[in-house]
Amino acid sequence: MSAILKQRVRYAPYLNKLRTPQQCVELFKHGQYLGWSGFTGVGAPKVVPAALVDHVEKNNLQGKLGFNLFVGASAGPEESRWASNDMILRRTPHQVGKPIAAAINDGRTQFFDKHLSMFPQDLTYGYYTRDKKDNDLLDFTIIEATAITEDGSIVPGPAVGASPEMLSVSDKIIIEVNTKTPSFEGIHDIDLPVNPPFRQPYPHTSADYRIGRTAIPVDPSKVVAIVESHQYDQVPPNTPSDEGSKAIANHLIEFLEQEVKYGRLPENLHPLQSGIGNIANAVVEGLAESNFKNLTVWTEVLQDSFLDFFSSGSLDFATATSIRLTEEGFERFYENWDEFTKKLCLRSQVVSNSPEIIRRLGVIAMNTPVEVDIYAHANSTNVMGSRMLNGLGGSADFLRNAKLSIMHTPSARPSKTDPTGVSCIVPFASHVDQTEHDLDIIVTEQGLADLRGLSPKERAREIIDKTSHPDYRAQLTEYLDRSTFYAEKKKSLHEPHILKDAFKMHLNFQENGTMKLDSWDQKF
Ligand SMILES: CC(=O)SCCNC(=O)CCNC(=O)[C@H](O)C(C)(C)COP(=O)(O)OP(=O)(O)OC[C@H]1O[C@@H](n2cnc3c(N)ncnc32)[C@H](O)[C@@H]1OP(=O)(O)O
Repeated sequence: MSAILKQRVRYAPYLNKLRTPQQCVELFKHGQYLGWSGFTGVGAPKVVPAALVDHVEKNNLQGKLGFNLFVGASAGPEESRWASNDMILRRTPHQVGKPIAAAINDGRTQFFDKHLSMFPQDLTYGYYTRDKKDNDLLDFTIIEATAITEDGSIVPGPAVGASPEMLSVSDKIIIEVNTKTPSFEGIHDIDLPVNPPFRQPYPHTSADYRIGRTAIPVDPSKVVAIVESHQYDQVPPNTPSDEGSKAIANHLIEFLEQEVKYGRLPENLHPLQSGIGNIANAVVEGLAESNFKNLTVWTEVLQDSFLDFFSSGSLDFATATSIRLTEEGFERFYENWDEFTKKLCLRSQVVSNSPEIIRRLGVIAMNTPVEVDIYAHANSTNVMGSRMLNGLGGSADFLRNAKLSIMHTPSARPSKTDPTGVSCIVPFASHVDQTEHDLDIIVTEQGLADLRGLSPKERAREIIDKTSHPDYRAQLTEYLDRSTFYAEKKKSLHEPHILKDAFKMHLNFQENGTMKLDSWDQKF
């Protein structure tokens, strides 16, 4: 037992339950329901999942030792190894990484996509464990801690996620105490799950509001093992911003300046939510360099670009459920601990993504879709209506409830044979996650479409004219004109479509590798 472990675990009885990761393997059986801590690749357990997958690989147990796995959002590389070894029978509510996406799209893993604000409560309602024979909802929760308090409560690391809910419904708990990272004690603000009809309103009225609980209470009798872990989180490097994403950021900043000018936003805006990917990074970089001051952030995940945002002096406070930094980012974070942590709070995902709070604070939400259609329905998850990418995440929690709901996307993406073979503006979204009733602004490197108060037909012109790629503008305009002509005859002019043509751009992509049609009369 290392000296640092003894120092971090301030509840002595846990120390009698110390095991090696390998000694935990015998506790697990095929088909069990497991919760893992973590959110967006940080704060997940590492050494126990690694010992389990080593065991599967060594003994050729692929498909014979599999689990129903619940994590707040995505986990780290251990999840990828589990997916590659057929160890994930069922998974929700979000995932990131080629191996897990491949397992889902190959049909080896049953995945369902759920709003991140709703997943933890639905888990505690027993919705996902209806087929279990016993009364326990989860057989095990494996949680990463960076310290244990005197009463046995768990101080998480860089993510809170759904851990409070998982711990509350778990039969047994394994705690991985990570002694490689510093203790994160004091950074968190933990709300405990209370189900209706006893749930109370969330009192949060600002990004820096704290209820004051800094650790997650557990019933110590449920803790069956503690394990020491010496591993950092491993987050792949972020895609740097490029000319296109910088142009999107510039359009957005100009728009926000205009909203301030017209009195629809205060000078320091409202709390910002920012999604993942290189556009989100460019927007955060752009805001850090802009004239906006005293900004606040109410979001679900903070990435490396936020460190510059903090250092720029423009950001007064940021709150999220996870701080997903690269190794380099974490080093910078640890070196400047006091500077960053006084402006930061990590919360449960039911709070960071709470529709009630997002609406109360008037959050400005910004996320990247796969595609948006001309009437402003957006697909965040399934390429060509079918291939799952990462999942919905918290995009709809925010976009449905924000004061300003913004989707930013390149106007076109490359296909294998055509540098602009995929138009991100399409006649009909091949899968819908965000609806026309939720989105206010669509922005691409071409420009910004302000959809507030517009009818569907007006919206379609605005989206095509302002945001579509020049390679597709005439083609999309022709679709809209033909649909309008057709709908006029049918007296169905509210949201004109010609259903037999609506997916022709997608069909052409699947058959010919580009969404550019020879003609709308083309047959498939
Ligand atoms: C935890 C959270 O919830 S954070 C909050 C917000 N969360 C979300 O919005 C969740 C859903 N959104 C996402 O996951 C991302 O924003 C994405 C994937 C939709 C876009 O992110 P980007 O960084 O722009 O994605 P990226 O350029 O890496 O593309 C990802 C893949 O999607 C493919 N893709 C994206 N758009 C399209 C499209 N319109 N048609 C075909 N393929 C597409 C890309 O080709 C790429 O495929 P590959 O993995 O086979 O190479």
